[in-house]
Amino acid sequence: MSSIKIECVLPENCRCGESPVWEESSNSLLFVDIPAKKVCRWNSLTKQVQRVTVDAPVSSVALRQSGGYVATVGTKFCTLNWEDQSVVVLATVDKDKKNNRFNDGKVDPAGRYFAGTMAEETAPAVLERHQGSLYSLFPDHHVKKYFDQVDISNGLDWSLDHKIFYYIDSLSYSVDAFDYNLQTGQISNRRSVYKLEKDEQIPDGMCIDAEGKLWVACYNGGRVIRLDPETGKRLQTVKLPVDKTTSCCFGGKDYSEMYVTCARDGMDSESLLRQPEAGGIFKITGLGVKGIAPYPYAG
Ligand SMILES: O=C(O)[C@H](O)[C@@H](O)[C@H](O)[C@H](O)CO
Ligand SMILES: [Zn+2]
Repeated sequence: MSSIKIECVLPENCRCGESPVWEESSNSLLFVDIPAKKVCRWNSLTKQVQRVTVDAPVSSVALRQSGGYVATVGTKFCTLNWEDQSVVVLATVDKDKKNNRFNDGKVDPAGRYFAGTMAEETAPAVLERHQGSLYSLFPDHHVKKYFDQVDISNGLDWSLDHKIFYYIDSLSYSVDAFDYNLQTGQISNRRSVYKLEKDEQIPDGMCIDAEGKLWVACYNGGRVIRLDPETGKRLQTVKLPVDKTTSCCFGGKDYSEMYVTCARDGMDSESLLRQPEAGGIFKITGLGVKGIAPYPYAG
């Protein structure tokens, strides 16, 4: 019987922490603070954090096979060189939608960088609807658009056999699945695999574990939930001491730890007093299940 432990390992006070990614080579957790326009790298051994500020909201970060990182900044897919803090634009989307920005993104098992867009929020989850689209950046830097009419493009991951793509449009309150063709990057046959219950609130970031089960961070729900996408059942709920949990990933030794990001924006002063760790980085140990390594962008 494993005993679950939850601790805030970094009191970063993120306005909206997102996109946690484990970098094995540096024993570090990468993440972003979207409205603060920051990409952060926390070294789990030294406990030191480095930050790079960019010129627009940065909504996701991912590893790059050839070194450095890629990130979604505003409506641009970019490379990020950590040493000199330089950002190079690879592609721009939603050129006709000036109020849009990218939101969550992740690299597929073939090295394509998937990310979706949304209209900028006036308050958390308050925005012009149906403005977003889902895209991927291929290793040759061309962009494929999958569909539009997205409200808040959010969590994404792939099944362990790479035949299913899981996706969350937050305001649908659903975790969806598509058939996935890894060779071509095509998706088809959209269906819902889980509908959130009322107290689970808004589905946000997501990751898969080494048993093929999905972990979803529930924004305003203060929890991560483990789902079986085959049966559509919730298997486990892990509550955190903060309400605005935004995303999760596995990391640490053998990917046996889970890291969770969260937000402070949208909290009133009373809730901030009750939840002083809001915006911090949380580590969950003792889950008894491991994750898998993130895929690096191949371009
Ligand atoms: O991090 C994100 O995915 C969005 O950018 C955030 O603003 C919130 O999480 C969202 O409002 C909740 O649905
Ligand atoms: Zn999100």
